[in-house]
Amino acid sequence: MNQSKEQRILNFVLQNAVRGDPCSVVDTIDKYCSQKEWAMNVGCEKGLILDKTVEEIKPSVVLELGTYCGYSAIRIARLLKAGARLLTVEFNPEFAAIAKQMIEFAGVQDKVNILEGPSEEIIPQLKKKYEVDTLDFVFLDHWKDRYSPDTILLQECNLLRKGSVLLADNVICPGAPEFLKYIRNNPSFQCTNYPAHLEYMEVQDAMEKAVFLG
Ligand SMILES: Cn1cnc(CNC(=O)c2cc(-c3ccc(F)cc3)cc(O)c2O)c1
Ligand SMILES: [Mg+2]
Repeated sequence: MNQSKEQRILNFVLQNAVRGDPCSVVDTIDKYCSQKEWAMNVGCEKGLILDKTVEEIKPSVVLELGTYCGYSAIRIARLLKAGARLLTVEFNPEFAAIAKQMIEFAGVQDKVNILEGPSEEIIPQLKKKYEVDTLDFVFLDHWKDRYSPDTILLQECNLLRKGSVLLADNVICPGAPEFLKYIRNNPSFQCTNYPAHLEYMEVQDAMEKAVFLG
């Protein structure tokens, strides 16, 4: 049975990156995906926007929607302070299995909890099952048509507090028009757009930051 692209990316990391060094894992994934096979990691240009957002907030509790191979989970986890934690949700079991190995190889597994399943099922469980009070930072990178319903669900579940920050990938490509319409017309959010490029491509993309005003 021939390997998946995600398995090939993991194998390249296991053979070329430095175990326990999250930056080398991130750089090695970027090397593979820019030179050999494109994949939907947030990438280095948008990854820097993600890094700056995390460094600014210094979050204690982070939710990521859309783990994929674990690239952005490793980017986020490497910047978290002692005791801070990242909960990352992945619907696809194959992706979750790859991400688990990638995160362990990078040595950030103590800060990361991969939650397998649909976001609409997991979000309502965060308070009771995963002992979350409120979320300091949410990175949206899953199905683009889930961005706005899940943002509404986060509010309904009382998971956002005054100052919680959402950062959404791909608001231009593939695009999240419904999310942009919802969030930019909602007086409870202060929005900022960060133009960038689609990972590994010279195609326009952007990230949208939205601060919850309570
Ligand atoms: C299968 N699956 C599991 N999770 C997801 C959610 N992520 C995306 O869909 C996603 C897609 C693209 C993209 C794909 C094709 C193309 F031509 C241009 C862009 C880029 C991204 O950064 C993404 O996050 C999809
Ligand atoms: Mg993305």
